[in-house]
Amino acid sequence: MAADECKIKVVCRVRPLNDKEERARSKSVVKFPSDHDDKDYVFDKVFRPDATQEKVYIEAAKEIVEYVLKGYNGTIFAYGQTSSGKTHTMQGVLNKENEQGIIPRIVQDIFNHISTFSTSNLQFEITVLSKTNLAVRDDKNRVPSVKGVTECVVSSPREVFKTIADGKKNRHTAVTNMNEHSSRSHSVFLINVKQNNVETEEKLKGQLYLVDLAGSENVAKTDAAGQMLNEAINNNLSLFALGNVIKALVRKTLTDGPKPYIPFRDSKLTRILKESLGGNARTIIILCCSPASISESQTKSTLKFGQRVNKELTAEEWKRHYEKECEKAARLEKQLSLAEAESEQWDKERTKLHQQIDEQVNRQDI
Ligand SMILES: Nc1ncnc2c1ncn2[C@@H]1O[C@H](COP(=O)(O)OP(=O)(O)OP(=O)(O)O)[C@@H](O)[C@H]1O
Repeated sequence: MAADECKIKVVCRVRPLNDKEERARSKSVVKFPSDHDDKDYVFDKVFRPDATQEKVYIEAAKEIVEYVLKGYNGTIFAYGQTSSGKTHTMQGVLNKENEQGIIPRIVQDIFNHISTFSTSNLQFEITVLSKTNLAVRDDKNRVPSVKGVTECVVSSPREVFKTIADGKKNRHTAVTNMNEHSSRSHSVFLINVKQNNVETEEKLKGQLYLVDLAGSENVAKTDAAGQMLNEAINNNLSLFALGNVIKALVRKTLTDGPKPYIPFRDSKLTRILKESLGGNARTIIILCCSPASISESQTKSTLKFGQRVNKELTAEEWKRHYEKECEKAARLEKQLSLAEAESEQWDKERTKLHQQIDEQVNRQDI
């Protein structure tokens, strides 16, 4: 599937109905997108409402930890309308083990790794940054950075959780008709893992962005006005820019010919995430959905966002990609048979040499 090839994975999590929705339950709830159901939506994984936080972490996100510890970059996004479970998925309840979301579990895994592998020769440094209202500026080297926060060095999961709590203090909350607790801005958590092997002088740096995106709801549906409306529009624009960047990345990895332009500069969000989206970076998109019938159009729009990433390639492009892979396989096979022929030749030479040595030794014996 496209997502695997270009290191972008798209999973979908459907949250349970809440009490209010349960009471107002109308004729039907939104049909779940199912695993490997190519008639509707196809994703790498679909989590039903009974999926535990642990299951979602293990099956959707855990693999990225290993990647970051090898010195690569990664990003995990939670995308969906307000109240669809983005914060629950990314953060959950920090101080309740069962209810912890992806961020605390990743942090715990990283610190577990450090306590197992850290030695006097292998040193680790973990820095984190947590921010809810994104403001980006370029530093003097034109590297974009998040304004108003500094990365801090942390030495335990507890210290990380404190940083998250501090980052939340300036969270900008607006009231809309959709959800009175809706957080109207993107929330970014960055964790940097630096490793220094004093003996071999090998240095590794992996950077992981964990992004709880602002609600993707339709501006028209929120009845927001004034500053809130501007924010909703800005959020929608940055989500649109994010979708375009991801689509361009998928095309870039899989298509021949001129590489498409990646519009990283189109939004603050994509400028910040540039290093963690392109190149060798791994990306996981978690589509958060509500099963309530009242949310049907928003849920469909969320699924379509994910589907755009997966279905980016046309049939013709898939065919070209398939042919390219076949050519690659044929090339590798040819290289392999050449190597085998060469190795056979060397075997013959060696046997000949051994025979000559034996003959010489025999002659000397005589
Ligand atoms: N999988 C789930 N299991 C149980 N409760 C959930 C689940 N997903 C979400 N909830 C609950 O639903 C409510 C809304 O979820 P959450 O705050 O995570 O939504 P959100 O998408 O982050 O919303 P917003 O964009 O407004 O911040 C919360 O009370 C949360 O605990």
